[in-house]
This record gives sequence, C-alpha cells and structure tokens, in this order.
Amino acid sequence: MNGPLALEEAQERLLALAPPVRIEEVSVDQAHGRVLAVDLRAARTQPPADLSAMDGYALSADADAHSDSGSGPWRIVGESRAGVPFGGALGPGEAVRISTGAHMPEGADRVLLQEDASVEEATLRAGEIPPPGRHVRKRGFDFEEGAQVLSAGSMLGPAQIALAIAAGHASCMVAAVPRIAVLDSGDELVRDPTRCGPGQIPASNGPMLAAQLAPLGVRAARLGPVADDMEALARALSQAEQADILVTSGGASVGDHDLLQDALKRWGADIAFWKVAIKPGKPLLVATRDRPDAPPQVIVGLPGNPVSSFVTAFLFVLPLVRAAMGAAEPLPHSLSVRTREDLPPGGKRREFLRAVMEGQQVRRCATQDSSALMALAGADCLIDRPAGADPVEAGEEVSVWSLRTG
Ligand SMILES: Nc1nc2c(c(=O)[nH]1)N[C@H]1C(S)=C(S)[C@@H](COP(=O)(O)OP(=O)(O)OC[C@H]3O[C@@H](n4cnc5c(N)ncnc54)[C@H](O)[C@@H]3O)O[C@H]1N2
Ligand code: MOO
Repeated sequence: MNGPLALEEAQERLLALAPPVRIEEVSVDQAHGRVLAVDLRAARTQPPADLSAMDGYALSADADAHSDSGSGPWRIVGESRAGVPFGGALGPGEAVRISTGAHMPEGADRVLLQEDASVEEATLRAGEIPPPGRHVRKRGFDFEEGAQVLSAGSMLGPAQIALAIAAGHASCMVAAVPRIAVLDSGDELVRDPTRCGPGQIPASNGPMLAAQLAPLGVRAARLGPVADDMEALARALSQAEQADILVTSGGASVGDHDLLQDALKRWGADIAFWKVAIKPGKPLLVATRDRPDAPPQVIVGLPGNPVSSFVTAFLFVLPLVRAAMGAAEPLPHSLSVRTREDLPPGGKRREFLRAVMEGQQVRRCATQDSSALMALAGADCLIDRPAGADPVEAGEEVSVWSLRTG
C-alpha cells in the first residue's frame, strides 16, 4: 500500500479528474458566483461621452484666455444634468451649470467646483481657474466598445456583474453548475435532530456540506443519512446516477463498519487514491465511475468526523466544483499573518488548525479535536502548519487560509 499523498499532489490529481465544463447562457443579474465561459467584450463605450465628475460649472475651453485676473466672469447659459444634456455649444466666456455624471457640453473642457464658485444672477466668478480637463471623465476612459472587459474563467462577483451590465450585456455564457449529490453514512446518524434515540446523533455533515456548496450556486441532492449497511448504501448510490460529483461523508476509515470503499467498488467505481497526509482529513478517498452516455462521475469520500469533513470539503470539494465550473484558479489562496501566540513544532501530518483572526493577528482555537463543532463554528480561518515545521514564536508569520470566502 502506498503512503498518504501530499496535499498538493492529491489536489492536482483530483482536479485533473474534474468533470468537463458545460456551458449555458444566464441572465447577468442571476450570474453571481458563476464562472464566465467565454471572454466578454464591451458592447458599448463607458463613459459614452465626456462627463463631469463633480457638481459645478462647465467652463468654455477658452477659460484661461478669457479670464481677467483669474476670476472670470462667465455667463451661465444653461444646465447639463445627468441624463439631460445641455443642447447647445459653449461660446467664449460661457459656462453651464453641471451635475455629476452629466455630459460636458460641446466647447467645454473643465469643471469648476460649485464650492469654488461665486454666482450672482447669471454671472459666475472663481478665485482660481481650473486647468483644462479638471473633473472631466473622458469618453471611453473605463472601456471602449469592443474591448475585452472580462476573461473566460473569471468568477462573477458583484463588481464583475456591474461591469458586465455596464458593458451592455443582459446575459452571458457561463459554466453550468455541476450536479452534486451528498451522501452521509453511519448507523448512529438521524436526519431529524430533535429525535435522537440512545446512541444516536444528528447527521450534521450533510447539511453542512450542502451549505458549503451553496455559495457556488450548487443545490446539492441530499441522499443521507444512510446506515452502515451494504444494501442501504447500494440503494443510496443508485440515486446518485445523475450526479456529476458525488460527495460522501463517513465510513472512509478502516473500521469494521467502514463499508464505503467496498460499496463504491460494487457500484462500479475505481479508486483513484485514498489517504492524504493532512490533519484533519487523512482518510480522504477519491474515485471515478464510468457511465455509458455521460462523462465519468467523480466521487470524493470525506472522513466522517465533522471537522474533517468540513476541512476536506474546503481543500478538495470546493476546488473540484470550481474546476468543473471552469474557474481559472480553483484552489483557495493563503495569506501570511502574524500569530498571536507561540505554536509548537509541526507534527507528522500537515495540520490545518482552526483559528480566529483578531485584528491583524491570528489565534488558534483551544480545541483542535476533529469532532469539535464549537471550535469550528467559532473559527474564521485555518492556520497551515507543515509537517515537521519548526516551532513559531508569537509575532512571527504563519500561512493562513480564510474560511470567509469559502
Ligand atoms: N484505527 C483507526 N481508526 C481511525 C483512523 C485510523 O487511521 N485508524 N482514522 C481516524 C480518522 S483520522 C478519521 S478522520 C476518522 C474518519 O472515519 P470515517 O470516515 O470512517 O468516519 P466515521 O467512522 O463514519 O465517523 C467518524 C465520526 O464522525 C461522526 N460522523 C460521521 N458522519 C457524521 C455526520 N454525517 N454528521 C455528524 N457526525 C458524523 C461519527 O459519529 C464518528 O464520531 O476515523 C478515525 N479512526
Ligand atoms: O484525519 Mo482525521 O480527520 O484527523 O480526524
């Protein structure tokens, strides 16, 4: 038997198995969290004309020549409002009242802030004359029609949605969200948390995993909890036929009742690898299953301990789903952050400590047991402690993975 894989190798091998991207058209305002499947080019120019960036007065381009001792006067000949441009052109010594976002009138090349202006009837004066171009947003400075504004593989967050809409698109081509089934197993598990008999516990992993997937737009089919029983597992697996990705939780270890691997093999799955040198999460299992008229299913078997399930979903399942959605960068990013306290040397496995950001520093949670949900729920990041790492003193930097972004 080969030893556990290193995290990066396991992630690379899993991502290489990602189901192929399917493309669909969605309305941009429904595309939050989706990944763009093709480059997006601007269908319009933004801004569509030279616009004022401030409320004030648009001055004629001859403002310098025209002014006597730097103060005007200019004759106010009209108004340009956002959406209602001034109809004419400015002649020498003329100005128009202008609001933020309004078209610069023809013949105007700068804006005098209203705070710097003095107005008497229709006559405008200023202490200082603004230089040409001041407070003017040039036509097309953000993007020109035809320019590529977003590239394939970009995740569409709020800013990208605003950009796509501003670029004149009502719909866009994105990767379809993969179909995902979540199956948790264990004789002790009950679905209704208010009805636990002796020896039973609520099946919390299924809802937890579904919630981890939800921000990616995934509505996971819940197939558990299922008893540690070959027939029950076979029945549940038969309901996962349509899933592009099957996520299981529990039964991945070596106990007498850990039947998952055998059940998967009987279902027709080929085990790609089992065990990764991380804590929590060592018994992670990855398999594939061929289907006659569809791409192979990818199966990720997560360890049943709730924290192990959570951390391995973060490190493996979410990246796999992002890869299946065509994301250019499916893996999570780490940051360097100073630790608030001393940390002991790294152990045999690379460890992901549940931790909390306190200001600019990070503090690990007191309980690191892989079943401890209180610590997990209080954590907002994971400290990455490499195997065999040197001890770290308070104030030194450690690598941290934020859980806020999923
Ligand atoms: N002799 C060994 N024992 C164990 C090893 C090992 O290498 N040798 N590995 C340990 C590690 S590490 C982990 S992690 C666990 C993983 O085991 P399983 O994937 O087989 O998980 P289960 O035994 O089914 O459950 C473990 C634990 O988690 C609870 N659980 C399971 N599913 C759920 C759920 N859906 N909701 C809430 N809680 C759940 C379950 O009741 C158990 O307490 O194995 C170690 N053992
Ligand atoms: O790997 Mo287990 O997940 O350490 O508890």
